[in-house]
Amino acid sequence: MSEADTILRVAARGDGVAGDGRHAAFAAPGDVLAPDGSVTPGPHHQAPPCRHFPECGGCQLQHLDEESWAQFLHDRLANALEGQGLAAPIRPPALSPPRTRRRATLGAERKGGRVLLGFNVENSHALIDLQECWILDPRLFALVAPLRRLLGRFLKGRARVHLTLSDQGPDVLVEGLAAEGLEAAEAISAFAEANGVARFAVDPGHGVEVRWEPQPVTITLGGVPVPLPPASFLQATPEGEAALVAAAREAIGSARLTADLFAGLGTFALSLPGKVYAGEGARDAIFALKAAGAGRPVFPEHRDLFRRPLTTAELDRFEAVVLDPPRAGAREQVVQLAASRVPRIAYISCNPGSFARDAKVLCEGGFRLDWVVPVGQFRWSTHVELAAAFSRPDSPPA
Ligand SMILES: C[S@@+](CC[C@H](N)C(=O)[O-])C[C@H]1O[C@@H](n2cnc3c(N)ncnc32)[C@H](O)[C@@H]1O
Repeated sequence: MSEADTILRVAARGDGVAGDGRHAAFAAPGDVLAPDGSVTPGPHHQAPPCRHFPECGGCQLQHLDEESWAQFLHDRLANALEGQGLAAPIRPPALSPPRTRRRATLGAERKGGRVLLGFNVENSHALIDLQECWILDPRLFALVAPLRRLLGRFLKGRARVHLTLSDQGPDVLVEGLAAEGLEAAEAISAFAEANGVARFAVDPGHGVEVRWEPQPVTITLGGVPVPLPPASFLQATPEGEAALVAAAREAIGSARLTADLFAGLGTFALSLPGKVYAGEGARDAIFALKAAGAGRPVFPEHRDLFRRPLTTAELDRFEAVVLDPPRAGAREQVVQLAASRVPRIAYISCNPGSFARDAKVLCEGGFRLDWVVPVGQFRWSTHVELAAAFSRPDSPPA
């Protein structure tokens, strides 16, 4: 055994890379790769717990132990920064435990006499018929078998099933299901009642129709119950949300007036001290935040931040900015921020590549990247999230 045939790291797509550059699927750091391509497991190779691994597209890295998964998150972030010529202290990753995912989208399909319900097969449109799951919160997984039976009665073709854990229990939205008539209405009510479902909605293709919602459905953010529009964005796990909020709070320090950009339902806006402006492009999210934030120092605005980013003059009023854009990043907004006098920025990202590109623009504008923390909310997947702190070197300490 030599370094050349030992797996040293895990590449972005999840395969192990040996010292001599050869790639091997499902190999962990420390495994040994023989000339014929066979892999002898090393000390960081764990037995994947789930029967659906590796076919199921929900997880790519169940063969990694905790330490090598954390190293994977660290390396992805370090490589993205390095690619832009940046460096910063990278803190130990915040890892969400198994079975804590509180939102997921599954596929459903009628095949022969039965309905399949689960994640896509990796790199395929085919579906896993989910019999167990190590990432979903058990309260969501408990719906899978009864939902499969319900869909077996009414589904024609394919559907997408959005599951979210709300304050009142599971929230279900089925896109691509018509379920018209009295029989369907009764079946949905019976299913929802028997399984403690908080809301059941369908979208037959022309808009969301709520079929069951005995009490208004909410999600508590920063201690405030917020009306939850069907299939809204939420941080994927409560642990991930807590890690991101703690990082954002630390990064903005004692700011008394903060802008929360790409605010969603208010994950950050409702958890920050002082007054908070919240800018967000989704109309239903901003209405929900307006309703929830009434009487609080939160000022929501419906605004497309790609087309109409906050200008430098607008930004200069704030003592800090929290930024949490979609995967594409926030190029237009970051250009304005780089030219502003804002002293502190907390940047939350679900894409190390677009983050590093935006970070470079901020650093060229005079910001210092103080630290970064990877956040593993999508356990055992190749998806990497993070929070980062920027400050102007001449700004007072946080
Ligand atoms: C990663 S989510 C973050 C949401 C929120 N910060 C949270 O933690 O729950 C990104 C948010 O950006 C919003 N968004 C996407 N494109 C936008 C745009 N052009 N202008 C404003 N908001 C946008 C989405 O609706 C979504 O709420």
